[in-house]
Amino acid sequence: MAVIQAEHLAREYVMGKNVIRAVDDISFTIQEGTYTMILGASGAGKSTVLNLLGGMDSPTSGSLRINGRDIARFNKRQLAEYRRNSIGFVFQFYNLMPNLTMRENVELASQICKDPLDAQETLELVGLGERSSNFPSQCSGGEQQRGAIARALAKNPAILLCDEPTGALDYKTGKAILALLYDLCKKSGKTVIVVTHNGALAPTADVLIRMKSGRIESYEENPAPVPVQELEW
Ligand SMILES: Nc1ncnc2c1ncn2[C@@H]1O[C@H](COP(=O)(O)OP(=O)(O)OP(=O)(O)O)[C@@H](O)[C@H]1O
Repeated sequence: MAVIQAEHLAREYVMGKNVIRAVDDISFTIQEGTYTMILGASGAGKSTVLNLLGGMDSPTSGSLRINGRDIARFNKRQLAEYRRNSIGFVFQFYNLMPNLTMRENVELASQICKDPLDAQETLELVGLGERSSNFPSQCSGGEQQRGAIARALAKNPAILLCDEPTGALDYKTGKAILALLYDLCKKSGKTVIVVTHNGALAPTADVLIRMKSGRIESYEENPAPVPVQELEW
């Protein structure tokens, strides 16, 4: 089943007399449970696409159907509800609350949505069960990112959006985080979308969308993705 259907999606920004087409008339479909990678150089429009998918921004034109509902037509209240219940977000810099423990950070997210998962169980799922009483400052970068993934997952969202999730991590830890995301995608059946500028990761995705200057340069489906742990770059 198609969970995401974008048709002629565009997002323009007006900067004085200039119009920047950050996303320039793109169409694509993503099936439920796929691990999709959006690849492109800086300024290609990756974050703008992610922000549109996450309901944090609205397109200038086009449609964006998520499970059949066109979120491009949503008003502010509908978008807020969509962000709350349907989307989990993982950022480059974790964005955990420093004065809350890992478990409290996860609970904070799960408390605001309709159908959350148990916080402790979710922490265990990402390999952080032993760290649930620690504050973020007492955890490594990789552990903090696991905490952020648990926080996103505990909302039990349909789609997990990850913006450069390994950007602040060392090579080995970054690989482990990507392996975890792939594993969660396959085990939970969640649709996972990872944005990156690292072309070496291309063989690891079920679906690879290459972006350039706001457009889709290529869309490739890979029936046999390579486990990230087997790749070297
Ligand atoms: N709020 C905004 N106002 C004006 N221009 C913007 C805005 N957001 C993005 N842009 C422009 O749109 C284009 C695409 O930006 P975007 O952040 O989506 O690219 P990106 O591929 O995610 O880049 P990066 O890898 O550097 O994050 C860029 O030219 C950027 O300057």
